Amino acid sequence: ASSSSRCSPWKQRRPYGINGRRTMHQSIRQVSFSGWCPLNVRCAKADSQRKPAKEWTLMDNASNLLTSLLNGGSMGSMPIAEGAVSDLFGKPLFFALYDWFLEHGPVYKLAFGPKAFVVVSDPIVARHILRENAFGYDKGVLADILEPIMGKGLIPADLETWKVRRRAIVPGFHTAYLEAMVEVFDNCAARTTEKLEKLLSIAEDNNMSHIELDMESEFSNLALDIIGLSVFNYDFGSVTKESPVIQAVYGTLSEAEHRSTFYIPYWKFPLARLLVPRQRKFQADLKVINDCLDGLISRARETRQEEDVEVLQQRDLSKTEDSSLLRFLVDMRGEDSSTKQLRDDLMTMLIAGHETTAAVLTWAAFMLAQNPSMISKVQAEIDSVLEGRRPCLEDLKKLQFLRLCVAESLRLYPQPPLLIRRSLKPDTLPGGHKGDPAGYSIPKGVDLFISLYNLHRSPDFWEEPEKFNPERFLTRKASDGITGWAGFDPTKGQGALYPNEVMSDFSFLPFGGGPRKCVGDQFAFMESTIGLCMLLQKFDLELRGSPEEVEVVTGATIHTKAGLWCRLRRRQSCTLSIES
Ligand code: HEM
Repeated sequence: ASSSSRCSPWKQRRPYGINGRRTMHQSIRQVSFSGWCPLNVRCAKADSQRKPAKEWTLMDNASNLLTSLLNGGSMGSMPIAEGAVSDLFGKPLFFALYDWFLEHGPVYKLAFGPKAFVVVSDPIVARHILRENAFGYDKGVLADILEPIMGKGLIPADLETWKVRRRAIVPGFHTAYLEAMVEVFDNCAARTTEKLEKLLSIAEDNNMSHIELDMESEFSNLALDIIGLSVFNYDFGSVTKESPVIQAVYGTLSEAEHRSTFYIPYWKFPLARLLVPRQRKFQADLKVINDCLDGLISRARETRQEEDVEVLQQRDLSKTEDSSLLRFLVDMRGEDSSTKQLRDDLMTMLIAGHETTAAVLTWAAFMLAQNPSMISKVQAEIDSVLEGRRPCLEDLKKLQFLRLCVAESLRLYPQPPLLIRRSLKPDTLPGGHKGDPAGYSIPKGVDLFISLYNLHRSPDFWEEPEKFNPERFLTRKASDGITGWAGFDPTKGQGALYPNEVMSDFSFLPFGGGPRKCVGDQFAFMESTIGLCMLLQKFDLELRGSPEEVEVVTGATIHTKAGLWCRLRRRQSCTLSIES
C-alpha cells in the first residue's frame, strides 16, 4: 500500500490521556468507550471528553528550551510532543508515548531535556527502519545498557560480530529442533501443572475449592526452566526449587531491567562496581552465571563427537540425547567460536527468551481470566483436539483459537513495547503523512523508539484496537489499507501457524522485522501456546480482584507491579480423563 493512501487527519483526533498512574484496565476503557470516532472525523462526544489543556511545569519549559536549543530545527517540521517531561513521571513510558501518538501523529519528536527522541508509530516507517534501511541504524542506547551483561551477543553486537553470529545461530532453530523442543515445553509445563495440582489437593483437604497464586511468578519459573533446557541443556528446576544460579539469573535480569529504565548510565563509573552494594551484587550474580555457562560450554566441548556432527547435519535429533542449541553451536560451529563468544550468545538467549515469554503468558492469562466464555472456548478446543493427551506439534496446528489468543495477547502487550534504534548516518523517512509529504530528514546520531505498542493499538489499522478479539486475525481484509494477511490461513492447519509482520505489512510485528528480527519467534509462539494449553486443560482461571488492581510497570517488557493474582480451580466441566 502506498503510504500516502493511509494518510489520516491526525490533528483531528481526540487527544487522549489522563494524568498520573493508569492501570491497564483504565487504559482499555479510555480508548474503547470514550468516544473515539472511527471515521477519524471530529465528533461532539470526543470533543466533550478532551482532557483539559495541560499546564506546563517549570521542568517542561526548561526541558523544551534545552531540546530546542540543541536539536531545534534539525528535523524540519516534525511535530514535537512539548511539555512532555512531567507526563513521564508516574506512568510507564509507553503509555505516555501512546497518548502523544494520538495527539501528534505517527512520527513525532519527544522533547526530553538535552535529548530528543523520534517516536515512530507508522508501519511503513517502521518497515523502512527495520528492513529497508536496517543497517543505517544500530541498537543505540540499548546496546550500551546490555553490553556489560551480554557482551557481543546478538542483541548488542556490533555489525561485524552480529553478521557472523547470526549466521551461526539461526540454523540452530531448524524445524527438527523446534519439533524436539515441543517435548521440553510439555515436560516443563507438566511440572507446573503437577505443582498446582498438589497445592489444590492441599486446599481441598482443607475444604477449599480453589487456590490463590501469582501466575506471573509461575510463568516466570516455567519460562526459565524451558530456556535453560532448550538452549543449554541445563535444568534450573525453578518450578520446584530455589538455587544460587536461579537467584543469580533473577538478580541479573532485574539489573538489566533497572538499567533499561534508568537515564544515567551509573554502571559505567568504575568505582560504582566496588562501592555501590547493588553493583557489587550484580557483579557477583554475573560471575555465578558465567561460571555455570563456562562449565556447560566445556562439558559440551569435551563430549563433542564426530557422530553427533553427522546426526546434526542430518537434523535427526531423535538420535541424540542432547538437542540443545549449545550442542548445535559446539558441534557444528565449535571451532569458530571462543568460549567468551558462546557464553555471550547463551546469556543473550537466556535473557531475550525468558522474560518475554513469561510476559506473554502473563498477559494472555490476564485477558483470558477476564473472559470466562473465551476460556470455555479454548478448553473445548483443547479437549476436542487432545482428548486428554499432552500436545504434540501436529496438535498445535489444530489448536487454532488458542494460537490466536497468544497472537492477540502479543498484539495488546508486545514484549518489548518499544524497539530502540540510533541512526548511523543521515536518512529520510518515508513520507506521506499530514504535514510531511516528503518524509522527515533524520540526521546521524538520532535516537528513535519504534513503538510496537502504538502500532498494535493504532486506530488506523485495528478495529476496536483495545478489545481482546483473537479472531480478528481471521477476518482482517486487504481493504483495511494494508496488504492484508496474505499467506495466513490457520483454518487449514498449513502454512504459517501465526500471523507475522510480513503478512500485516508491519502493522503487527511482535518479533520485530528485517535482519534483526527475533531468532526465537516460532520457538516462543509454540512454547507460549503449549504453556497455556496445559494449564487450561486442567484448570479454570479467574482474577482474584478486579482488572483495575493489576498495575502495569515496564522495563524491557511489560509486567505487573505486584503479580498477577488469580484463583485457580480444577476444571468442573472437564469430563475427559486427563493424563498426568
Ligand atoms: C514471546 C517471546 C519473545 C518475544 C516477544 C521476542 C521479541 C523479540 C523482538 C521484538 C526482537 C527484536 C528486537 C529489535 O529489533 O530490537 C527480538 C530479538 C531477539 N530475540 Fe526474541 N522474543 C521472544 C523470544 C525469544 C526467544 C525464546 C529467544 C531465544 C531462544 C529469543 C532471542 C532473540 C535474539 C537473539 C534476538 C536478537 C536478534 C538479532 O538482533 O539478530 N527471543 N526478540
